[in-house]
Amino acid sequence: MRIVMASDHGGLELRQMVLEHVRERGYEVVDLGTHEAASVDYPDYAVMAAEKLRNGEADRAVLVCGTGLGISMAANRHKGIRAAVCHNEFEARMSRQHNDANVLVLGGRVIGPGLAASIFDAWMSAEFEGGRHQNRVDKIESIDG
Ligand SMILES: O=C(CO)[C@H](O)[C@H](O)[C@H](O)COP(=O)(O)O
Repeated sequence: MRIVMASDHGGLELRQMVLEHVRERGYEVVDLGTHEAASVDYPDYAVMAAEKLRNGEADRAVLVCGTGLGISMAANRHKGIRAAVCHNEFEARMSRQHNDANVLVLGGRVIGPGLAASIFDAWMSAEFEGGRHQNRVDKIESIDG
């Protein structure tokens, strides 16, 4: 499975740490940066990652900004993208089981690398349950506001 990763400057440090963990778990990573501490705009990174997912160059994404909020808002503007900000393992599992999230979003100014790695593992190991949840995900996808 190929995972695209991206962050702004607020998520740079955590992204770099989680990226090592993701590679250690054996996943192929497409790293879109940012690679420097200079201030950048998180929507640009959300757009780049969403494009990789939508054109099939990656299967899932991990995005990081300072809180996870802004970059998730930007990612969720794209059809087919279901980005979930998760700051504990329960949310990570639920975002897969009920929401079929294909983007995990973390806050680099909210959690540390140990918890982030554990959240990633929980997210990757949980499967979408379908059934009544499929109907709801379909309704999300049909929203065209
Ligand atoms: O978008 C955000 C908040 O929802 C992110 O946390 C950004 O990383 C943050 O806004 C960047 O803030 P900065 O003061 O420009 O570093």
